[in-house]
Amino acid sequence: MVESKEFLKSILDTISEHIVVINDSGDIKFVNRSWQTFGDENDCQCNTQWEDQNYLAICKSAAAHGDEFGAKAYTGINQVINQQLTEFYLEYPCHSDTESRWFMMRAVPLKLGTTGYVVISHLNITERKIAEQQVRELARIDGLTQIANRRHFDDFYEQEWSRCARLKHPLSLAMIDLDNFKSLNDNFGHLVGDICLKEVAKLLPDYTRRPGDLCARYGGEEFVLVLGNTQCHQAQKLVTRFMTALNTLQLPELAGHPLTVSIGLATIYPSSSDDAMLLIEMADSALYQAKEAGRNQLVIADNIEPLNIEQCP
Ligand SMILES: Nc1nc2c(ncn2[C@@H]2O[C@H](COP(=O)(O)OP(=O)(O)OP(=O)(O)O)[C@@H](O)[C@H]2O)c(=O)[nH]1
Repeated sequence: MVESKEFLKSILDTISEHIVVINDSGDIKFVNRSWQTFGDENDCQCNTQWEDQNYLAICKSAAAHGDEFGAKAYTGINQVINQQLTEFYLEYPCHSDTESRWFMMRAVPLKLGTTGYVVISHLNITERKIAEQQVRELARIDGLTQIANRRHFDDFYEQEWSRCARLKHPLSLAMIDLDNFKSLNDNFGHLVGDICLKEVAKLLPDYTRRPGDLCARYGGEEFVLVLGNTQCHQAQKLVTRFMTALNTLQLPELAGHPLTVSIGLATIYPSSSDDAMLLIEMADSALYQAKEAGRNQLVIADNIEPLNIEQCP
């Protein structure tokens, strides 16, 4: 029997999942070598005497310190103990100072005679999580220009609108449309058209550097700048600098033909009761005016004059 116990323990020690077995009160009754090693490598304070620890108390203490995963683990494991769940899964981050890591916890009941236990295993799922993150990132980037796509813009803009409404900050938005792009495509070919789009997109991130800023491809030959907590005159400066940079852009493919844009700029103090489309419509109609006035210019929407911050309620 002793031999077979040793044999089974040796097998559990070869498994890369971290395994801990607790009784119905949460007292730790067994940990495998992976668990022990992970504790040692991560400076876990209780690593030398795991068998003296209470796993549920550890989860509860983590929860009390604001760790939502500690709280979920505590609830889930208790549900397994109380037979409300036949198994419990939890994916959670466990980052070290140097690397991002994620684990999946699985808790299943184990009955030996009259004594109830729970076997809890932790599987490292970092590779899958990183792959998922990369897929998510790709879904937010425009394939041609490598800046944010429309979907990313929609999400970002909605969040920035709410953030500025909450903090009573001004929000500026610039709609940028390449001029006469159809004839550029017709004269120089679509590949040259694509190069122009990429060159414009390369310039834009220089004007959207703050966390509340974003440049995105809005669609076709249209780009958008979101400038959170930015007054109209500040946004005007940024947009004007962008137009100057574009004027000096030399594109050999265009054989001396200048690449110009028309821009509509609008600023608003968002309110949670307003429709976030309002600012987009304002910038859009200013852009329309810029086109009507002969292109290659900036028009600022003047239908809502931004308030001075002190005047805001
Ligand atoms: N090369 C290329 N062309 C595109 C892309 N997306 C949209 N276009 C073209 O951009 C052109 C936009 O044409 P219009 O909407 O008439 O605008 P415009 O010719 O720039 O005229 P104005 O905006 O009034 O100055 C169309 O010919 C589209 O086919 C793209 O990804 N690559």
